Amino acid sequence: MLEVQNITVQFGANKVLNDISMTFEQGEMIGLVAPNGTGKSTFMNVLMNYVKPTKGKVVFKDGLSYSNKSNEVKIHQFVSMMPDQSDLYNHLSGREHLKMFATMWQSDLKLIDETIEALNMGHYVNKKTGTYSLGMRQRLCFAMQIVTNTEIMMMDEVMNGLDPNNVEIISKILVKKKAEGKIIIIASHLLDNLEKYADRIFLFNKGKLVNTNQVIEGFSQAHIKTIRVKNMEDHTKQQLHELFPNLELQTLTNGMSLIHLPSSEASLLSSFTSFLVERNVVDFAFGKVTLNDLYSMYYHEDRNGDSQLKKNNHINYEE
Ligand SMILES: Nc1ncnc2c1ncn2[C@@H]1O[C@H](COP(=O)(O)OP(=O)(O)OP(=O)(O)O)[C@@H](O)[C@H]1O
Repeated sequence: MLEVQNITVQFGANKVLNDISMTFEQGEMIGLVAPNGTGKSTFMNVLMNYVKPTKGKVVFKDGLSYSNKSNEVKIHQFVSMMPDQSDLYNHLSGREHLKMFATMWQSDLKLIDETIEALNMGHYVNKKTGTYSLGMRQRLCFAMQIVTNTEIMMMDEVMNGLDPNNVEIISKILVKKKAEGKIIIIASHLLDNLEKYADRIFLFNKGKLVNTNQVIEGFSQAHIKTIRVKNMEDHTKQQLHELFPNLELQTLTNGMSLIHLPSSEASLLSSFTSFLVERNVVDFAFGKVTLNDLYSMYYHEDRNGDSQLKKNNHINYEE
């Protein structure tokens, strides 16, 4: 169990985290999603005590908190943060890094070979890390955290620089760790992947963490019907609105239009499909709102390229 109690972090006038309270349970994978510079790393740094909160505290099992150095030592025996590529020693091999981490956390040394095999690192793990590619270094950093075998694992952009096969391999390992009862907290911009594997996903909004289910009621449930149409012309949207005034239409920054179809309007489906096809709009699909859609709905870029929170971003599916 991990409980965040009223955490506020302020850097000068910048309130990055604003009175956040939440609990994470064993066997949960938590996704943190937000544009750059919104507080994901700060949040994890507070959980590690690398950043001291302006207010609030983090409570771990047995009521342990970072109230003194000796508690911090105890907590860091079961909480770890994935190392950064810049933490690697170029003159040491991958295996030496893994031995170092497994020894520091006094975990089972058998985990080293198991992890090397699971991540297909056998052909390079005995070479010095100075010779590794970006993806090889990233896999090693992930492997280093896995061999710590800690109960709580935090990862900032774990999938950075990995090809799709390695993203899947790492995801499967995370699922296994989750099944072992670990709490896994991941900050990531790989939204499809997060959506597939995370149990709960939070978006950062003005220093708060907002559950995706609060943004769209029932987001994580598959029954919501949405029609996703690519590049619909404005005049088609206008006609659509006139013919089907009860359908809610949203256009996202990525050019995708989402048409939300409440169950009460399900009978409209075939006439609506004909409407699109008659206008030569054939690039559409039925499905649910994806995390990518939700991200585009929730944040938009301002003129300086900074992501801002959108106004009126709450969709209510209540029928
Ligand atoms: N030590 C610090 N002193 C002052 N401001 C800081 C400090 N650390 C972070 N910040 C500010 O806090 C905000 C959040 O930064 P943080 O690194 O947590 O963002 P992030 O969401 O992890 O971003 P990214 O996706 O780019 O990694 C930024 O505005 C950043 O400038």
